[in-house]
Amino acid sequence: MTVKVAVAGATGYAGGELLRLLLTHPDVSIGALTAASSAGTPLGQLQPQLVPLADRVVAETSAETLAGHDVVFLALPHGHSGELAARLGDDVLVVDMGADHRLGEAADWQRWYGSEHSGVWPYGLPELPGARERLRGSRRVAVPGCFPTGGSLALAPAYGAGLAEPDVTIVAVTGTSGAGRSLKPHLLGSEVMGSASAYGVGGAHRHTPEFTQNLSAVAGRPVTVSFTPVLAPMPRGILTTASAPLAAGADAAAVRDAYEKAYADEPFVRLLPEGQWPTTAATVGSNTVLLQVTVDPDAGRLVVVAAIDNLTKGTAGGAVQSMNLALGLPETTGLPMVGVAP
Ligand SMILES: NC(=O)C1=CN([C@@H]2O[C@H](COP(=O)(O)OP(=O)(O)OC[C@H]3O[C@@H](n4cnc5c(N)ncnc54)[C@H](OP(=O)(O)O)[C@@H]3O)[C@@H](O)[C@H]2O)C=CC1
Ligand SMILES: CC(=O)N[C@@H](CCC(=O)OP(=O)(O)O)C(=O)O
Repeated sequence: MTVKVAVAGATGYAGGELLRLLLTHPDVSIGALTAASSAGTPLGQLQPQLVPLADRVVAETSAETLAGHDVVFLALPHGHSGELAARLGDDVLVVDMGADHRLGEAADWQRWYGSEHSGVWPYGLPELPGARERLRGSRRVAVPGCFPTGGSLALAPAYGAGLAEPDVTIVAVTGTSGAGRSLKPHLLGSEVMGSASAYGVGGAHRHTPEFTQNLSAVAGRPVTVSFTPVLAPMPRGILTTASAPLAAGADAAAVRDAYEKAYADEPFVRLLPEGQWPTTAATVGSNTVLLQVTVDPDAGRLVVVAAIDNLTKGTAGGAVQSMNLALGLPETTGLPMVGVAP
């Protein structure tokens, strides 16, 4: 089977990583490549790493340019997917890499994004309980935010097994590509190099409701999440440290057992041998999540560290994984499990 795929937002970081993966996917042919201000430019000027597509000219993003494809990926800024997707037809697989269709509650969307809610689609994190089944055969997919990918996978086994209290702290160190490639003063090289800085502190980051939604669904009761992102001078990667109080009666052996069982058959989640800790460098360009879990006995807390590449498992790789499921292809098709190191 060959599916014809269009990418809206082809000139951005997420679109570029997506095209890198799609170029080696055996069941994909690449059709329209669209953007906004870069329309009319050869893709090679903006994405020189995508050599086979260098001469393709970027088109304007519209329902018309995206028509006639089996799959349409929307790697656009928040708020641009809903109206476009509504004009693409129910038979087309639409994979939204933006935030528009991640949140189930319209009130959450309005509070955190400040516009009208476009509705909720099956959530593209197959490793969460029940998600894989909802993605199979679906014609709409909401790809998770990069932080909720690492943080949700870090804690889902603990909540699935009832081993933690519903009071989570997450600190996640991120590379700069998470912010996209458009000019932002706080991301100038001289601001970022040689420094790490927290932002969105005090429950102010818009991924908070996504964490809460995911973990509450797994726990079967409300989970509160205090989330702090930290910007670090590296282009790619997210290192998430998540912790929560241990539930009464839970111990290190039960925790280890729950994580081993939850991820034993997951192709893209590797629970490291005890004592080995994840690094972002080992995930660069790979769809793999590297994970380690332990118990802090004095604090009575579960502590989990997870590393991902924000552009691969954190967006484009997760999008391709979900596309594979939706189309009935083997889930791992076209997805690297091997990082680039050093
Ligand atoms: N970067 C990351 O790690 C992650 C990103 N995402 C999400 O993916 C989406 C894309 O992010 P990212 O690639 O980082 O962002 P970039 O800023 O790097 O790219 C944005 C893309 O969207 C295009 N675009 C901008 N405005 C419009 C518009 N009005 N109509 C059509 N196209 C437009 C841009 O085209 P042009 O070149 O013409 O400006 C560009 O191709 C966002 O929703 C982001 O939140 C999700 C998870 C992780
Ligand atoms: C470094 C940095 O700025 N990261 C972005 C992550 C955005 C992302 O990846 O997710 P969305 O699709 O929800 O935008 C941020 O904190 O907003």
